[in-house]
Amino acid sequence: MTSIIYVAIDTPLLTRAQQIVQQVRNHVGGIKLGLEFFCANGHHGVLEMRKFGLPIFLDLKLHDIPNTVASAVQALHTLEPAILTVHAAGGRAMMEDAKAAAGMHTKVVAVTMLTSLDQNDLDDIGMTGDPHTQVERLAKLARDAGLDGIVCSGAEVAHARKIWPSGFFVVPGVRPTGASKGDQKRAVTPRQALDAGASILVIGRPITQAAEPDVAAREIEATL
Ligand SMILES: O=C(O)c1cc(=O)[nH]c(=O)n1[C@@H]1O[C@H](COP(=O)(O)O)[C@@H](O)[C@H]1O
Repeated sequence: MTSIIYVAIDTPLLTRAQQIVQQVRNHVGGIKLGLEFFCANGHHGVLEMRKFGLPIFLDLKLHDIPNTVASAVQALHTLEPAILTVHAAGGRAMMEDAKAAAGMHTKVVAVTMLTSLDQNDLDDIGMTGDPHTQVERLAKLARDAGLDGIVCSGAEVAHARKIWPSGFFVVPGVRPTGASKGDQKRAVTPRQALDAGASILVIGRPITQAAEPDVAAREIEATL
């Protein structure tokens, strides 16, 4: 069975990225490449990482006016990402245009509320309501804009899935019991995220910074 774990490769170094994936390729279902990797290595880097034959999740969290985001999504066509992120806060028209611009085989998912934020951060940026309300509102907007799903924390995914049963739910910020949370504030365990309805789990440091990344990935997989 294909693993639901996407390993987050957050490094600017292509050789380091290749080394990690070489170690964990048999224990993960896909590779997530984000801003750090893309800013340093661009299209060339993504094409190199595609050579492992795993699905690529290109996490660029696009957030701009609809025309700019649509053009950026078009410019990524040749990379054939399996999954692409935009920010739900970019609004309905931006999400509609992003989806229309994406290739047929690319899922476009909207980041709702970053897992590094909590209630205090919401208050600071002037958002009303709690994380559940925020995720629910943006999940409905993403669904109505025709996207494939959302990114949210494991703490909200059960609620979000109730209002969007067929949605594709990406859950980052997951931590095995006892692991350091780092900058993640709404972390749950991989098992809790899966039980709550996650479609895939994005896991970075608990795997990539382990002494033996393959063992770490295998141990997490064994809890699922
Ligand atoms: O879109 C994401 O993947 C994402 C959204 C979010 O709300 N929180 C979040 O942590 N992520 C990404 O998920 C990964 C989490 O990495 P670790 O905290 O090291 O497991 C990072 O690459 C983040 O960019």
